[in-house]
Amino acid sequence: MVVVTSQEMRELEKCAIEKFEMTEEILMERAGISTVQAIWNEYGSLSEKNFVVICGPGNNGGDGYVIARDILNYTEAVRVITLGEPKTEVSKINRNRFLKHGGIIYKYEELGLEKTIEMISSADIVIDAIFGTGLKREITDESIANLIEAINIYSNCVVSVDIPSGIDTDTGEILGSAVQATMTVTFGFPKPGHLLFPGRDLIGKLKIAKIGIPSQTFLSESFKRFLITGENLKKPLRPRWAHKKSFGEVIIIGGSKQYIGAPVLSALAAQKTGAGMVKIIGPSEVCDIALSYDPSLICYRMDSVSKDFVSSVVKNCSENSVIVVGPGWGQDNFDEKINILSFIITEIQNPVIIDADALNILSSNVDILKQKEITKSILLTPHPGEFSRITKLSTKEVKGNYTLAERFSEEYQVITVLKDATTIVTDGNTTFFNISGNTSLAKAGSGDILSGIIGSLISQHLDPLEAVKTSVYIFGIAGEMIQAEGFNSSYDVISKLPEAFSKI
Ligand SMILES: NC(=O)C1=CN([C@@H]2O[C@H](COP(=O)(O)OP(=O)(O)OC[C@H]3O[C@@H](n4cnc5c(N)ncnc54)[C@H](O)[C@@H]3O)[C@@H](O)[C@H]2O)[C@@H](O)CC1
Ligand SMILES: Nc1ncnc2c1ncn2[C@@H]1O[C@H](COP(=O)(O)OP(=O)(O)O)[C@@H](O)[C@H]1O
Ligand SMILES: [K+]
Repeated sequence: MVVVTSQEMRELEKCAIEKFEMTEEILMERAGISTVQAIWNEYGSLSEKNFVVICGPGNNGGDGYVIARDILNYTEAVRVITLGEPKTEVSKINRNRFLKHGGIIYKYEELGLEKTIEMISSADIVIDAIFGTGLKREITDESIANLIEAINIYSNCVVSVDIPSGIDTDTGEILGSAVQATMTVTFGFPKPGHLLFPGRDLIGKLKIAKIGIPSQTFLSESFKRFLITGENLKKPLRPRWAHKKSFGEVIIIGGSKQYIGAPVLSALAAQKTGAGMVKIIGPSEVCDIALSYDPSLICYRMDSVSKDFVSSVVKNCSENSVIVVGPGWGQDNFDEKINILSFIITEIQNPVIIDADALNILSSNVDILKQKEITKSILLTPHPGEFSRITKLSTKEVKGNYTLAERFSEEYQVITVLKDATTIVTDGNTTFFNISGNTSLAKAGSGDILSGIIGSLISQHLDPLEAVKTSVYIFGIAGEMIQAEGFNSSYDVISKLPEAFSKI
């Protein structure tokens, strides 16, 4: 599903008007009416309910006037509270139409907070049409902040028009204060602000309404960001004649005296998601534990970290092999680990997934990535802490920062998987948001499992970007399958992977 920013939405609107002879009025009319339709679909007949619609000064407020007018067709119990004169022509037209239809408008300024609270708390449904995609700066006006707080405290049910007022459409950040919606009806396409926290927490149920923005091919060619849904995800083929070498192998380099389990989790996840052969290069402790869990793993005991040892195992691997480096690796023997990283980035042609401690080690010299051959696939799977070390920016600056991930991927020609409750996947040209999963995945060891799955799917010949999309989605679904959310260890998620896979 396509995701657009506020700027892209404005361009689409402009294009619909200039090239398809639509008008602002038609789009606003459809936005308003589709919101009323969504309310009906969700909450049933409107005639027995009473509504308060709160309209801001821009076109979001304009949608609010259309909604209020349309509700008049079902009930007279609809009142508008306005924050002031509409500032756009089309909004004014719709304010006037509402008045002509017998609608009642109260000015928030004159009503005061106390009366407003009375109206809000007595309404069955409050419609939040204060700010939409046009909100770009902090809400500093105290009276608006008080209004938003009152909506959040006193409303029975809040439907936000396009996006809850106060959320930055492009980042999901709260600009001072923001409405907590029960349902949000957005127009045309979801926006990043609906998908990224904290915005994602405030939207309630998200409905996407078509308002007449044409989805012609030439428009879709310019789309570059998407929400991952269960549809159209690629699965590896498993031809009946396949034997273990029909697929490549997954070679996991990781583990240390301190972190013994991490590469084992990666290896088991690779096994459970269809890999033909899984190898571990790590200390004896790691190998012993790995084999006790699954005797079919192939382990190479590397008790002192050595590039030559890695090279001897990896040099002769098949062209379909995939390397996962980093789970539980630790940061001791730093120089030799940098040598190993440099070797597998620059001298081996196979796809490499750089995860966990390998990312921390890489952050000392990210430019090694630039020495790779242009056709070689490198994937980085950082959480915000790791991405912050790599980019030398604060965690706050990198969290949910899809444009930064895009620029990074473009500069270093890698696939970046910025893991979080909403995960961002990008190769620099196309970006995907993943929202499957829940806090059952917020556990030590989760990331190791994900890198094992990605390695496994690439080894089964999926294109690396497609492999990541499928991996993050099914990993999320596996997390959602845990019976009581969070009452699990990350290890438990591995056993859910086959069933999660069968759902796509
Ligand atoms: N783009 C499109 O294709 C369509 C957009 N429509 C609606 O139009 C909305 C966007 O309308 P606008 O661009 O007019 O913007 P908004 O209505 O979202 O907000 C802009 C208004 O709020 C004021 N404002 C912004 N930040 C403020 C702050 N921090 N404190 C106080 N006031 C602030 C601005 O001065 C301006 O008057 C969408 O969210 C949607 O609801 C729909 O009518 C249908 C079509
Ligand atoms: N609240 C959540 N909702 C969905 N997915 C989550 C959530 N918390 C964590 N995850 C997922 O779990 C994984 C955690 O990875 P990471 O932080 O690297 O774990 P670790 O370092 O312990 O292995 C990521 O794939 C992330 O997207
Ligand atoms: K709104």
